[in-house]
Amino acid sequence: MNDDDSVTRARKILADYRASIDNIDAALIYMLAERFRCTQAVGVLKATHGLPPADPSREAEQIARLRRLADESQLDPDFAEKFLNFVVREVIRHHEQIAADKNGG
Ligand SMILES: C=C(O[C@@H]1C=C(C(=O)O)C=C[C@H]1O)C(=O)O
Repeated sequence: MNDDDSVTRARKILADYRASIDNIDAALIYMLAERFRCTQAVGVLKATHGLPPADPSREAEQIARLRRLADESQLDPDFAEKFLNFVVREVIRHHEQIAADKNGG
């Protein structure tokens, strides 16, 4: 196989991987949207009943579980924890905003 053929093959393999990456990214966006739909409802429930926006003991359980799942699936557990913390921080910010709006801003 000459160099041109091997580059053509490599480009085809790259395009196939990128098609999968694009599908996975789309799935992540849909899953995140669904998760935020749930957490928005949780925020309203908490604000209505005077419950605190954050729940550190629940978060500790989630981190332990996701670190275990990451380990089992060959994903870096530190990355899994950072990702969850990133998402949860945003959720808590939404919950604080919902509670503030409910109490007159
Ligand atoms: C969604 C909740 O509120 C917060 C956000 C969490 C999350 O995004 O998973 C977890 C715990 C809370 O700090 C909850 O209490 O379940």
